Amino acid sequence: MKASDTKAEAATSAGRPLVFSVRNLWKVFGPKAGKVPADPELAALAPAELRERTGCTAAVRDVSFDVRKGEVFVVMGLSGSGKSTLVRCLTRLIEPTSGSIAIDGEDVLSMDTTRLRELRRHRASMVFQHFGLLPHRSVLDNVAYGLEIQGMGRAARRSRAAEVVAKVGLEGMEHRRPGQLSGGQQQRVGLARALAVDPEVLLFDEPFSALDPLIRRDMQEEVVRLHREEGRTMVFITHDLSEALKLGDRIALMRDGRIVQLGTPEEIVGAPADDYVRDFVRDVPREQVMTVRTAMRPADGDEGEGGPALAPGATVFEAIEAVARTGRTARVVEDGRCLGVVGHADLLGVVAGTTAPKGVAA
Ligand SMILES: Nc1ncnc2c1ncn2[C@@H]1O[C@H](COP(=O)(O)OP(=O)(O)OP(=O)(O)O)[C@@H](O)[C@H]1O
Repeated sequence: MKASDTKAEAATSAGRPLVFSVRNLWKVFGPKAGKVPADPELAALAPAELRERTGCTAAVRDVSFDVRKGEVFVVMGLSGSGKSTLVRCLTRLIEPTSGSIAIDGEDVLSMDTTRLRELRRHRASMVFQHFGLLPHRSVLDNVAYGLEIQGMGRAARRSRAAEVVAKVGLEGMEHRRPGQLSGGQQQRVGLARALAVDPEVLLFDEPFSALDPLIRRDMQEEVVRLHREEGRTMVFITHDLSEALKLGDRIALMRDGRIVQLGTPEEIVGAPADDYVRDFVRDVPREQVMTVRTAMRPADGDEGEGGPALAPGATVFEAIEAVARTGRTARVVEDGRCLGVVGHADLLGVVAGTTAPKGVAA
């Protein structure tokens, strides 16, 4: 199965159970922070005005969203938009000012210390940008560390760690120290350590931003592969649009603490919610993100018969290639059924921006 198929499938899976459910979440830093969300006048102030009047910064402002089981949920935005604060609030590494957070229906804000520790150790593991590896321990022992904290016996945790080390492509390096590894390899150890505890959800805080572009691409592919193989729920912070588009089933685009748009990559690129988002996605090659599900139209008579067949999640780029190669209108086929067709004009409409994702005006 291709990554685009997985994405299309996840994008239409609104009925999946929820892992995180966040409502009206605020995190305000500064004096008398609690007053800001409670006072409609203060809550409505622009960031600079709020700082001037109260000395407070609203890092997260009235944010609501759900993370569904099995999806890659990306939190994207420029530096200072509130991404890290938001994701740290999910497991209360940062204490929210107001609002509600539930994991599998359980209220996170009323968890006691023991339950919170369990949440962070077993259910929602974080992969940090700076790896957080223990320099004097081997790769294997670094990966086993989370299991050690959980109280798993030495033999069992080393065997589990070896399994995960192999899964992230570090076989043969088990006995090296972190200092003997490249940046990309160290990040793999960080990833393996988070995976070893078999968490329900993996939280990534800009894990690849310190890596050079080629290694970064490698790691992105690793995440796509792991997600495809395991279907694990992931929340992924990035300030990099192409990373967000590549990895995300859905993307929450943040600005000044608010989510300005939440949607699939195709919705964000094809139907930006406002001028800010439009400007953000202006240079994205639409044909790489938009799918034939958006481009297709009903077949006219026997149109498309004998033409190439594409899955609904295939990109417009793949369709252009197929149509150009065969010189025929392509069929969009799912479970043996023809959903529609795409020809030159339909594909050009998407590239030119005159065709928006279904259900949204262009
Ligand atoms: N402990 C703190 N005290 C006061 N203000 C803070 C604190 N932590 C974060 N902020 C402010 O909250 C806002 C959001 O910060 P946050 O780190 O969440 O943004 P970010 O989108 O993750 O940025 P980056 O991509 O640079 O990490 C910023 O204005 C930041 O200065």
